[in-house]
Amino acid sequence: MEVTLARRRLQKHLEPARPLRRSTVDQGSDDGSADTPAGTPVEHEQNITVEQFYSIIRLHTPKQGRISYTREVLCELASSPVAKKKPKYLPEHPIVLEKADVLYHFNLGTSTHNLPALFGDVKFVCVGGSPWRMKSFIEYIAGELGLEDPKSEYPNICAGTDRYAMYKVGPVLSVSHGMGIPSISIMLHELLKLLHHAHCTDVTIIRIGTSGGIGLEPGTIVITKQSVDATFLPKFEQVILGKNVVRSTDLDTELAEQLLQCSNRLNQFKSVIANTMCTMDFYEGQARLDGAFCSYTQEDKQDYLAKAYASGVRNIEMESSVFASMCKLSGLKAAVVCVTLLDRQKGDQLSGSHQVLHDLQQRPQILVGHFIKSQLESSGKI
Ligand SMILES: O=P(O)(O)O[C@H]1O[C@H](CO)[C@@H](O)[C@H]1O
Ligand SMILES: O=c1cc[nH]c(=O)[nH]1
Repeated sequence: MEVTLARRRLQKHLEPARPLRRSTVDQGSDDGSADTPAGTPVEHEQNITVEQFYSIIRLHTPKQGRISYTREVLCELASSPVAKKKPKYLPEHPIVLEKADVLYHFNLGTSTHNLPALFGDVKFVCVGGSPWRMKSFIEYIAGELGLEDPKSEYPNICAGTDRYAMYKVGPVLSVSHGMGIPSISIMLHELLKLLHHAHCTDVTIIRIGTSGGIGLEPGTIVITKQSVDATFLPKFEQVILGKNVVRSTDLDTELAEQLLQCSNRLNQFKSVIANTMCTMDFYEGQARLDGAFCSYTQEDKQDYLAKAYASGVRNIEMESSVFASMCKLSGLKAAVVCVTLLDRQKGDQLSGSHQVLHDLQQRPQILVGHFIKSQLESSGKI
């Protein structure tokens, strides 16, 4: 008998929702004596209004000692200056109410940092391999834009991690990305999410780097037309879910042209627009003879570099392909500006003095600094 009753109750819970009405089921005894012979409970139906329903379940009955406010009053209260003041116990940057996203390698996140307040005004992002270079760039651009910190303090925004370094002055963000495709790819994923969370618009991103030249005077700047792989094809390939995914490495041709014109106006060093070969390695991947081991001859090396030159390649580095492909996917205007530190047809070793290499590294910074300044001037922002 008990089993039958339990089954009936279960069936009742699984019934589809009924229209709003008050059900006065005859309360019978637990043994089911209230059931009709056919097993259907007897219901006396009586239609009621929504207000009556609320009063039955006491939804709107104010509890003793409680004050209730309308939504409008609460909204007004929330936007008053007092309500906006940060309580002392909260961290420096108030928490933003978005689906939490941790930018792990930056040590930043949407629930720990107010990303729109910190980065919402960013219009130019410059990236490069070395943290030192990216700090020196922010100091340089601060001077160019007249935004110097009198105490020369440019804190590393990613100080909580040693993976990447990040600096900001006015609308310019400077971020290091380490060496090679995997390293810059991780950084770009988090940077692109950061720009999204911060609601940044019209952002231009430029890689300022170093490279080995082919048939160019060391110190020449190559503004990348197309980033090509080690077989001289303009594509970036990545294995995703076990499948080879091929993506385009097109860069913004108008931006490249603007940068070239800027260099010509500056007239401090030679710049060219040409293809850049992006490799997976600095030694054998770039046909060097001075790695820990080498599986080819000097003649093979020269032959390969000659083929690269014939296909339009003028410099070799290690990040441009994934940089171009990720920026294209996300719709950012992007350029790659690298100085050549040596002519690879003449040698492999970077044997120039520290001072010479240091000075050469500054050329892309000078060119891009000049470009950013002229862009901000022409848009009346400085
Ligand atoms: O000048 P950066 O940005 O470090 O880049 C170049 O220098 C590194 C090799 O020395 C590679 O990462 C290459 O792409
Ligand atoms: O030869 C060079 C110099 C700098 N960076 C490279 O990737 N290759």
